[in-house]
Amino acid sequence: MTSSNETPRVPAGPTGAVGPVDSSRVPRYAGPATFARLPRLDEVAAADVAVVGVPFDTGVSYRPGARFGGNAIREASRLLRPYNPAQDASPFALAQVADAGDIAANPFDINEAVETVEAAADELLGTGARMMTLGGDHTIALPLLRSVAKKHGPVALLHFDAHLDTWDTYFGAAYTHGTPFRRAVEEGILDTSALSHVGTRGPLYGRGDLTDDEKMGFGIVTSADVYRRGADEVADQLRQRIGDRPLYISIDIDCLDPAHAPGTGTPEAGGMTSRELLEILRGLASCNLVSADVVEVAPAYDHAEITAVAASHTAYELTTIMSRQIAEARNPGDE
Ligand SMILES: N=C(N)NCCCC(=O)O
Ligand SMILES: [Zn+2]
Ligand SMILES: [Zn+2]
Repeated sequence: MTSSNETPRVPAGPTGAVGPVDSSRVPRYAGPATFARLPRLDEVAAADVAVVGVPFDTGVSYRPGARFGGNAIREASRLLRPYNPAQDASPFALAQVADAGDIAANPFDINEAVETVEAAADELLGTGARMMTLGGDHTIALPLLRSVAKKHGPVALLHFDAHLDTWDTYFGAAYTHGTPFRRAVEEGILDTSALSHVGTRGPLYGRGDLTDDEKMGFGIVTSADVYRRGADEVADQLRQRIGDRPLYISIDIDCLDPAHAPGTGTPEAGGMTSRELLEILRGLASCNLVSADVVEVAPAYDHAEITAVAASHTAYELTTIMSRQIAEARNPGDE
């Protein structure tokens, strides 16, 4: 494995996409980690889906450490395999998926970091790629959404999280991990007829948090709703609300119960299982998913890579949805 030309990779398939390193020939724990052992962006002509890290956690209100989340997800993703039976698709053969590395955001200046993330996202989206972003704390959803809205107009948002993240300010700061979606609504970059939180739970500052959130246009599917109604019914309801609008999915890994995702900064008891999350996502496979993020993985609090494994599978399902749609757009009817 001395140069990319010699690296044995999973066979390309009809699209010619450069695939992941072949784990039957190169042990999956060998070599530097990219997401799912995919090629780096500079090893391919162009990417349809760019997996990009944002090692930034200056926006957190409690435990820090999500700056290490992206690389923890990459490490855990070594075990992903090229065929996704749950969606009957080989995501890395249907489209060119590549690891675009990390965005170098300033850890000492949140405003500058937000600008840097937006500019880097503009550049990636400008190449025609969809973004699968690995956080980082939830602050980064704002610049990512700004960039996506420049391309698609105001987008539908599905926000999986224990928290609302529509609070106003923390210590007077407007850009934090608890405020990205209020800012996004204020900026007019979300389609307020199709906004949903999923997995919400836990104590709030006051009832006003909920009334403010509702005024912004959000619907809420609580973690208890998911448990009571089941993943399929929840996915059906969300799909109907989203319709064919361009959709952004933002997944705070703390939507999962701390038993399924202990490695995160603001854990709340009573969360969804990783099975429920993955099943809801599979139920959204027909939505027009333009980009997505998985954020708030803080490996210092993780055990046995529980959180990073859950996050890697979450990103895999999202990537599969995007790859299938790219393939379908290229060759309507077959796949
Ligand atoms: N986005 C995440 N993970 N957490 C927001 C929690 C904000 C708070 O401490 O109230
Ligand atoms: Zn959260
Ligand atoms: Zn969040």
